[in-house]
Amino acid sequence: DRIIGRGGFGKVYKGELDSGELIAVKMLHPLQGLDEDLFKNEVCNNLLKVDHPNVIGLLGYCDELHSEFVEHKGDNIAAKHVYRGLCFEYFPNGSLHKHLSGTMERNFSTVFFLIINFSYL
Ligand SMILES: Nc1ncnc2c1ncn2[C@@H]1O[C@H](COP(=O)(O)OP(=O)(O)OP(=O)(O)O)[C@@H](O)[C@H]1O
Repeated sequence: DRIIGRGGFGKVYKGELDSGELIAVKMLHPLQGLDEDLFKNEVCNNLLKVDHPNVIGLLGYCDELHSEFVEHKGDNIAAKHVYRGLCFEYFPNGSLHKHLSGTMERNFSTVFFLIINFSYL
C-alpha cells in the first residue's frame, strides 16, 4: 500500500525518515544485473554528489546481500538475494507522464471543440 510508482528499474515506495521527512524509495529489481562495484561507484561517486535544483536529490542507498535457503524442485538450495534501494527526496506531484498526457488530452479536446464549432460557421 506504499507503492507510489513503477519504473524501468523497479517499484517506488513512499517512505518516512525518523525525522518525519518523506522520501521515495526506489527498490531496484533483483534481476537488475548491476555489478556490486559498479553500483557503489555509480551511487557513491556520481549520484550522491549531484546537487542541482532541477535534479531530485539522492539521500542515501541500501546494498545488502542475504543468503537464504529456498526450496527448488524438492531440494533446499542456498540462494543469494540482493536488496538494493535508492532513497530520494519525495516529490508529491505524481508522474511527469501523467501530467504530459493529461495536457495532451486537454489540448486534443480543445482542437476538436474548435473544429466542430468552426464547421457550423
Ligand atoms: N522522488 C520521487 N518522489 C515522488 N514520487 C516518485 C519519486 N521518484 C519516483 N516517483 C514515482 O514513481 C514513478 C516511477 O519512477 P521511476 O523513477 O522509477 O520511473 P522512470 O521515470 O521510468 O525511471 P527509470 O526508468 O529510471 O526507473 C514516477 O512516475 C513517480 O510517480
